[in-house]
Amino acid sequence: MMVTRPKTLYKTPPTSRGNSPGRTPPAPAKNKAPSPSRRIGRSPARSPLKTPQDDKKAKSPQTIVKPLTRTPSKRSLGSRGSSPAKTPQSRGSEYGSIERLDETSTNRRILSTFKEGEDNINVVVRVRPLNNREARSGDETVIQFPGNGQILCESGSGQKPRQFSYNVVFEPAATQEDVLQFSGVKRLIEMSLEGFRCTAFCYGQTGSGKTHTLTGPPGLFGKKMAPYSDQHGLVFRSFLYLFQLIKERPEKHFVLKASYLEIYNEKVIDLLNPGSLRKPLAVRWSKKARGFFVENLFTVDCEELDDLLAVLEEGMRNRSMGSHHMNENSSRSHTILSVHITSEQPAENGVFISRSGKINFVDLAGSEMTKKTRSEGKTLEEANNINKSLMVLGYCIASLSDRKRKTNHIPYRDSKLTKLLADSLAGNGVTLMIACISPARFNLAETVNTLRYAARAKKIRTKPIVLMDPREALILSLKREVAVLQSENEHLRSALNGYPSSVADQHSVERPVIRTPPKIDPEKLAELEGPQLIELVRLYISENEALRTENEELFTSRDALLRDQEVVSRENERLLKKLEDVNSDESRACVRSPLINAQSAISSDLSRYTGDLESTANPNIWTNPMDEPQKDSSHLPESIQKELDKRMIGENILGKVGNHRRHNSWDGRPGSNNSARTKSSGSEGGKVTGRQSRKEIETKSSKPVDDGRPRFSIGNKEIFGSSISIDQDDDDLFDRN
Ligand SMILES: Nc1ncnc2c1ncn2[C@@H]1O[C@H](COP(=O)(O)OP(=O)(O)OP(=O)(O)O)[C@@H](O)[C@H]1O
Repeated sequence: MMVTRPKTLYKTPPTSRGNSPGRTPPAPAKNKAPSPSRRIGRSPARSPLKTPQDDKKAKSPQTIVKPLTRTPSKRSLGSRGSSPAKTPQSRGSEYGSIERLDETSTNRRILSTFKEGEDNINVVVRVRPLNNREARSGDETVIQFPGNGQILCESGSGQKPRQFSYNVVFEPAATQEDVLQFSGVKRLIEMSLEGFRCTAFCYGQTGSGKTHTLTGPPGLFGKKMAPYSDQHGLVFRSFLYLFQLIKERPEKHFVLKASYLEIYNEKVIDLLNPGSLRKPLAVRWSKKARGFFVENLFTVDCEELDDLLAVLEEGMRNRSMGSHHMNENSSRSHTILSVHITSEQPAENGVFISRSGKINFVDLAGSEMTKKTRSEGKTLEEANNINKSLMVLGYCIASLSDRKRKTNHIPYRDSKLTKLLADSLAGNGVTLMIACISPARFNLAETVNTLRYAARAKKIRTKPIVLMDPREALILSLKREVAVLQSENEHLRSALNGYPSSVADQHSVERPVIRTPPKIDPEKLAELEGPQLIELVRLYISENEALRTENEELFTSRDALLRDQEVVSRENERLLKKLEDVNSDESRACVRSPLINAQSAISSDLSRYTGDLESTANPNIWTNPMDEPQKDSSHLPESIQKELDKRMIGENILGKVGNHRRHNSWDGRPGSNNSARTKSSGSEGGKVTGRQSRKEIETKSSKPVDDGRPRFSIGNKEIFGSSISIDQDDDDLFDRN
């Protein structure tokens, strides 16, 4: 087995161990039966999960400004279903490739469903401290940190410093944990679990701290590696975070696979399979995935954190390192460590949706000024290849960041690196660039170059999407639409039911019968034959169409009803206005008619009404209507009587809105003959008809009496000494008969 790990390091109880790369040779593992029910990350909490960093509260770096503010992506529903068949240690798969996606492609497996919208590449800058050599030579810092994600870089004698701005800037004092917490890499990990393809890559001149940032200082992965070291880089910490997230989602089923490659002198080498004498692997174009992939790249099943860490160690041990004047431990290759994450989650109505996310960690080799690094021989050849591929990357970044040039040719094919990074740079992924720079004057030219690169990269936009099986995605989207339409229709129907049947009938139309498709067993979805699937989709489409039609009709009905209601309300207001006018005429004649108490239940303007009343009489003086000369209803002007009759216009709606019964304060008053009168008029239980009650109102004067009834008041004012209580049984309040 090529991937090994020191047993002293990440100990896991044997019972919980899975197909760890450190133990199982690839060939037998290949034949191992798939274990769909097995889970990843369910082993007892292991030591690396409890590093001192976890206990230590993440320091708020003085150095960091404007952390990324993106909201974490939405969590999907938890799930557990049939797991995808396992292909341990698979060869010849397209894992390890950077798939290029095409929404228009009719290829299976490729379909976008959830878009995050366009997203700029996030760019953060990490400035390392001056190193010993620089400090010894008395070199000085040419970088300033004005804050707010900005960097000032000296530009030469007497000239104004250049200013650059980024998402986040890490000053030399920032710790490895700070980078995890504030670079935005956590968001990438969360998104990769949701099915997005994410990439974090480090860019910068040689010796600027790329490897330090990603994996830690040299020697960390040697024989005496400290598992709890503060120096662990972003990859180690990201793995911990990844498994922490997996642990928090026990209801979901995740399958993780990892691959690790390097591009050395334009050759792709499998870092997990060095036994093949570093035989270069081919980078090919996949028609199906519409992207480049590495043929025969090893992928390792990672059921536990230990497995991922073992992959990291193995790759670190096998990558090409060299030494030159500027860095004793210089990476001589670009490396790509990829973790493929497949998850299954339930959608509505028992359908399961699987998603395939990925996170790539890319450690680019540093650009070199060979004069400065004093490279020669093998190191010089490496340097030339490194510089060449970085130059192509630079062209691609420049083309992509220039909106005018973006439509033109992007030279991805000019290097293996750009072929494999194509999707991260301009595809459907989410990308984080960590630009590493030295603060020393000695490196000023390279630093300015890196900062320019980084500023350009910030302008590049990608279109993050989640890939799903088109069949699953289609069914899911149809189901969602059906659910939305159903609830909307339900709502409209209940709104319609609130109106009298005559009104509802007036707007109702014949609807087609809606056939609900049969329930699908998620387990069997993949086994369905073509015609069965077509039939299923056809059923969903027809159900969808029928619901749409019904939805439109209901909306039309609702609009018509709203218009009717509007007309009624306007009419009501007009009448109230008339009544107010009449009332003010009568007040002038010192005659107050109790009729002005009448208030339509559908009028929403009671306060205006009372306000007007106040304006017509001194609110501080209560006038007992009993003391005032009474006006018999027969003396009411005919116009008022007509208006009152007209007020019946809202009766249907009134009947539904609240069944308000207006009681006068004398109702039920001891000694009042109201009940007797009611009885004598043939009404039951004190129930009066609209006409009757109006007549009584017309002929009786009101008198404020504390009769124990709840008083209906507006703005702390009772309406003319009347109390209004709600009576369930008052449909005929405005009955004309
Ligand atoms: N932020 C930092 N704090 C402390 N030491 C650092 C920091 N960044 C880098 N160093 C140290 O500087 C040295 C060079 O760093 P590193 O090897 O990571 O650079 P690099 O950019 O990966 O270089 P190359 O491109 O040559 O591989 C290492 O000894 C590393 O530990």
